[in-house]
Amino acid sequence: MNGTYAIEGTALTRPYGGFFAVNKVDIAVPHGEIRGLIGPNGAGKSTLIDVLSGRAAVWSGQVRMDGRDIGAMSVQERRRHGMARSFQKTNIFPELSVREQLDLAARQAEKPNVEEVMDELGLSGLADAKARDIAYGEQRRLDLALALIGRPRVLLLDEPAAGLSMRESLNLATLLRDLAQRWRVTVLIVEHDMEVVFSICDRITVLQLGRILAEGTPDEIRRSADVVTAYLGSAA
Ligand SMILES: Nc1ncnc2c1ncn2[C@@H]1O[C@H](COP(=O)(O)OP(=O)(O)OP(=O)(O)O)[C@@H](O)[C@H]1O
Repeated sequence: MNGTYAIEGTALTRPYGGFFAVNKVDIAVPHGEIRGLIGPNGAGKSTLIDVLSGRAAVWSGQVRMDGRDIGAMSVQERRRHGMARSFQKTNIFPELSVREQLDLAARQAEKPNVEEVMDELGLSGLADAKARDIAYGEQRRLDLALALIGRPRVLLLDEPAAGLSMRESLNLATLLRDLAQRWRVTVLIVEHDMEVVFSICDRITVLQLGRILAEGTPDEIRRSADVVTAYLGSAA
């Protein structure tokens, strides 16, 4: 895999109506890296995740995993190929138990690691509880658990900490960092919580109006005048 990236997008472009939600974006995440994707509302972060995951068709550009062009693969094929994603809003069935939802996700997985995932995410004690009856923070962990079924090699996360308290967010971030290292998962994470982003990401890409504004280590991003003006303000 020398010289290849776990996930790579080249000149990705996706218009909606008369404007480009993602405009000639190049992004390349090396194996094992946790990459943050930040930027103002409407910058194109979710659209970029949609395009990489196959949920939205690309208008032009290429998507590669481990150097292989996966642009023609469906969402399901990408999943079987080792790519998983989570969504901004929780994506769970309220009437199913925690274990039932994970079993459902595991039906198509080559490695149906339901017990392992419940254990890793602290959900084992809630296995038989209906999703609607567990706390919101637990529902978000279930969202992450669903994405981790099958031990994906590339994980695309869209605001996994949205709606969590500061403590819950940091707990989730630590859990994610630890798991990503042990399982050697490459992670691209969209997140508005800068505490989370700066604490777990190796590098950060900043999007603005569908284009890349900056990319660098957390320290470089924190110091970038352009990024501070466009997005961070006093948040960093
Ligand atoms: N399905 C769609 N149809 C039409 N426009 C869309 C669609 N999805 C996204 N857009 C538009 O594309 C632009 C980028 O949206 P996107 O959700 O990717 O931004 P974002 O950076 O994820 O924003 P946020 O931080 O608010 O989630 C926005 O102007 C949005 O309204």
